[in-house]
Amino acid sequence: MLSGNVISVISGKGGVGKSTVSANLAVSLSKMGKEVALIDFDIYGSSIPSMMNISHGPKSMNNRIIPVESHGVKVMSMGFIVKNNDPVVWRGPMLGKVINQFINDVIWGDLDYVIIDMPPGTGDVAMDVNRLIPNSQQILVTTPHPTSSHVAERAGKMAHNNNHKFVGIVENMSYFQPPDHNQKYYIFGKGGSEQLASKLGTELIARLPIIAPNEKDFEPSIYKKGNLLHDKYMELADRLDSSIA
Ligand SMILES: Nc1ncnc2c1ncn2[C@@H]1O[C@H](COP(=O)(O)OP(=O)(O)OP(=O)(O)O)[C@@H](O)[C@H]1O
Repeated sequence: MLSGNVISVISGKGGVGKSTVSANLAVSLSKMGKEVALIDFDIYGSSIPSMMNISHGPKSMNNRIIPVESHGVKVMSMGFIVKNNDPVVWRGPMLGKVINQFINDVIWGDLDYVIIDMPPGTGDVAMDVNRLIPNSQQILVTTPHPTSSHVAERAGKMAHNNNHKFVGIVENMSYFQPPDHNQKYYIFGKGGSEQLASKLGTELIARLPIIAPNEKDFEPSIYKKGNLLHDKYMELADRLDSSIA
């Protein structure tokens, strides 16, 4: 059974950084000494195993599953089930079975936080996951681009309709600031996320810059100490922990 605060990370569109936010938030909470699980239900583009540098699936013991541990975080992913990147047509009952298995048949131990990487958008799968995991609090990830925040509004409204509580909005790829420069460039525009937050009755809780990946890094999606995004994710984790605790 899952214990702890369940935080679902949702987005209107794919590609806005939902999985990156989920993974880094989970790692930052773990660095704060919290017991954290990261569950990847993004069946369309499961990227958590590669982001977390996991190359093998989970082991089992007495018919129960032992989650894979990476960066101090216990991980379960749809990517462990879907082999060779094969496309899968997910139907409600099948999805329900997997969600049920991830929640009830995994040896999670005592947890402080469960971060869920949701499928993007408001399609059937997102709706099913929302329904099957009630009582989760939601973080909505968007970019400042008007198309992204417009579509994000729909996903946000769906969460509201399902009675999920909002933790807030994370604006990703907010701006680019060249190293050693003070000037910030708002490549995708500015202000859309504040408007979205007020429309949804929530707050903008983080504004994350665009940072080019370090090509020499083995795990380019998990930001290490010394990277501005590392500090931004630690601030986000701290803010989340104080608002929820
Ligand atoms: N702040 C950022 N700066 C630079 N690159 C970023 C940033 N955030 C995310 N990215 C990159 O953008 C790409 C998309 O990110 P990610 O996979 O997290 O998006 P997603 O919303 O989960 O997409 P999908 O739902 O399609 O899986 C990745 O290559 C990721 O490394």
